[in-house]
Amino acid sequence: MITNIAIHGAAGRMGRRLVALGSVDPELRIVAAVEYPQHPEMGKDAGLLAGVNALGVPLTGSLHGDVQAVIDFSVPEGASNIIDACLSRKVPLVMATTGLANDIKARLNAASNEIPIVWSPSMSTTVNLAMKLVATAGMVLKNTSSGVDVEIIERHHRFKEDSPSGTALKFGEIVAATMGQTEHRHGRDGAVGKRPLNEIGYHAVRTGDNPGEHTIIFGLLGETLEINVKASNRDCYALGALQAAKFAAQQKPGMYNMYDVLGL
Ligand SMILES: NC(=O)C1=CN([C@@H]2O[C@H](COP(=O)(O)OP(=O)(O)OC[C@H]3O[C@@H](n4cnc5c(N)ncnc54)[C@H](OP(=O)(O)O)[C@@H]3O)[C@@H](O)[C@H]2O)C=CC1
Ligand SMILES: O=C(O)C1=N[C@H](C(=O)O)C[C@H](O)C1
Repeated sequence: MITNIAIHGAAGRMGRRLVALGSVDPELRIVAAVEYPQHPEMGKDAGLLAGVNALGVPLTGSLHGDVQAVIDFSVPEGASNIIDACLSRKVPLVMATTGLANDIKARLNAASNEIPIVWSPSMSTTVNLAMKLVATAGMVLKNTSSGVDVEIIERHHRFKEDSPSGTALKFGEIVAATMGQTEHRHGRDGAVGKRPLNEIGYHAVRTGDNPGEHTIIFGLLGETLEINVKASNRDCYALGALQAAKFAAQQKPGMYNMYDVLGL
């Protein structure tokens, strides 16, 4: 069975990998490559932009064609626009863009009453497995008598515009839900005093072309557990998103995540 997909943010770092990898997936047909109308590459062949053969799919400024799922890797403003476009056309959406404000998150949740949405800050299989491992670690360690200090370090390329990563925030949500911390502390500076036990610390490293790395540290007295997951390129996210698009195209309206797609 072939799923017709549209890629929103198609000329971006992720968009180009989605086009390249989607174009060689026999179960997918890229029918639209979408960017904001003023994009400097508007009209160019999406395959050539992605560094593969011409696909005969020009970069366009709006969603069009017989689309069965849309994948969004853009920016928060773009995510907001594509939610409306998918709602009006009743097309399933894979939402990968991070840094969304609460109002957009609320609209995404509301839209899932009308269309299937797969929403995840990371489409990577190993990152979602690491999320499960972190939840297990939290369950086992939450009653440790000496207390457990949890800190999350994320590392990304210099071009990333939001901080901390959506994935780091999700890891923090999982830890807090599992272990009960109430304070989320982003960095430390000055005479901050002794570390309270009810904090989760976040630290964002921005260097070079790092495609994404997360380390979740569980610090006890006398021992430490670290769960680390790192990408060596962006294909793990693109392949996960393409799998999510095939999944979304087959679902009833509702909110889904990568656990649902991967069967975790
Ligand atoms: N869930 C996941 O697995 C992953 C999520 N991400 C997230 O995906 C997003 C994109 O990442 P990345 O590809 O590296 O970023 P890029 O900046 O390379 O790509 C974003 C694309 O969106 C375009 N854009 C800018 N403004 C708009 C707009 N208003 N409407 C539509 N498109 C617009 C950009 O154009 P221009 O360059 O001209 O600004 C660019 O082509 C980020 O939020 C990132 O955190 C990234 C990797 C994995
Ligand atoms: O901007 C990126 O590159 C990435 N962003 C996502 C996030 O913010 O969690 C996912 C991945 O880490 C790469």
